[in-house]
Amino acid sequence: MRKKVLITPRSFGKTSNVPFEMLKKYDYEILINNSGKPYEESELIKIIRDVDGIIVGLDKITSNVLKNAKKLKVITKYGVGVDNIDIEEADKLGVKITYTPGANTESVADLTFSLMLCLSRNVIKLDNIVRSNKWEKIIGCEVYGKTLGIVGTGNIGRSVAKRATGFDMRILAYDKYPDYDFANKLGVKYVDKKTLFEEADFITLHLPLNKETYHFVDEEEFNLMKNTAYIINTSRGGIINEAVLYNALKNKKIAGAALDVFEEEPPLNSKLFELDNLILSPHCGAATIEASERMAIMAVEGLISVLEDMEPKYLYENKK
Ligand SMILES: NC(=O)C1=CN([C@@H]2O[C@H](COP(=O)(O)OP(=O)(O)OC[C@H]3O[C@@H](n4cnc5c(N)ncnc54)[C@H](O)[C@@H]3O)[C@@H](O)[C@H]2O)C=CC1
Ligand SMILES: O=CC(=O)O
Repeated sequence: MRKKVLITPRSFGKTSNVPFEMLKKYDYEILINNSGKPYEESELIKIIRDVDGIIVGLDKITSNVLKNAKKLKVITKYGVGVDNIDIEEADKLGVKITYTPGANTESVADLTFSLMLCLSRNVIKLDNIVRSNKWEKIIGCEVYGKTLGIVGTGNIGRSVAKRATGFDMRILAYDKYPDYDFANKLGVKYVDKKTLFEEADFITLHLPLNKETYHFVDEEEFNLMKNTAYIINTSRGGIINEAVLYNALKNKKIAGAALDVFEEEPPLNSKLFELDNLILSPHCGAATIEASERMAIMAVEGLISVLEDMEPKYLYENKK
C-alpha cells in the first residue's frame, strides 16, 4: 500500500520544486493543507488516521491527535521550535520527531537585527509621518556601541551576536549551556540573568518554549530593565508574559519592544495594538526564500529517512 504523507506548512515547496521532486521518488500519496491556516485539532484528528508521516508547521500536534494516528511513524517539524508537538506522547507512542535545525538561523537573526534597528530609529513611525504629508523628525538612539543582551546562545543567538560585532556592541549573554568557544571568539561575556536584564540596552530572546522557559520574562525581569531599554522576541510568544509586557510598555517602564511571536497566534484584536512603542510582525522570522528552501529540503530528508527505515536524519532528541 502507498504510504500517505501530510504536508501542512503554507510556504512548503513554494520557492522551489526540489522538495516535491525528492518526495516523488518514493511514490507517496501526498495530502496538502491548502486552507491557508494551520489545522484545528478536530480537523487533524480526522485526517491523520491513516497518515504515515507528517511535515508540520505550527499546527498543534496534541496527544488527542497522536492517539488517533494509527499508522504515524514520523512527525517532521518544518522549522526548529517543536513546542506545538506533544513530544512526550509521541515518545510514548514510538513516533519519531525530526526537525530542521539551523535551516532558518540567518533569516531569524536578520529579522531580529532589523527589528532592533527599527525600534531604535522609529522606522515605522517615520514612514507613517511621511505618508501622512508631515515632515517631522524623531530623535532616536544609536545601536552602535550599545549593550546587547542575548538570551539563548544557540544557532540564532550566536548569529545575532555575529551581526552585533559589526556594530561594536558590548555583548552579554545568558544560556543554560554556555558556549565559551563562541564567546571567546566574539568577545561575548556570559552573565547571570539578573545582570543581563539590568545592564542591556537591547535584549533579544532566542530560547525554545517549554515548561522551564514559559514566562521567562515576567514582572521581575521588567523591573530590572532600564527605562531606556528595548526587548525583541523572535522566539516564542510564551517566553514573555504578554500582559506584563503590555503594562511595562504602557507605563513606559521600558522604551519599547518588538514581537514576531505571540502567546496566541494570530493575536486578533489584541490590546497590544494600542501601544505605539511596540513593533509587530506575523511570525515571519523564517519567511525568506533561502530559509524556506532549506527547511523544506531538510524536512523531506528527515521524513524519508524514517519512513524508509534509513539512519534517521535531523532527529529531535527530547532533552526534557
Ligand atoms: N520567529 C520565527 O520564525 C522562529 C522562531 N524560532 C524560535 O527560536 C528558538 C531558538 O532557535 P535556535 O537558536 O535555532 O535553537 P537552538 O536550540 O540552537 O538554541 C536554543 C538555545 O537556548 C538554550 N536554552 C534552552 N533552554 C534554556 C533555559 N531554560 N535557559 C537558558 N537557556 C536555555 C540552549 O542551551 C540553546 O543554546 C526556537 O526554539 C524557536 O522557538 C526559531 C526559528 C524561527
Ligand atoms: O517558528 C519557526 C521555527 O522554526 O520554530
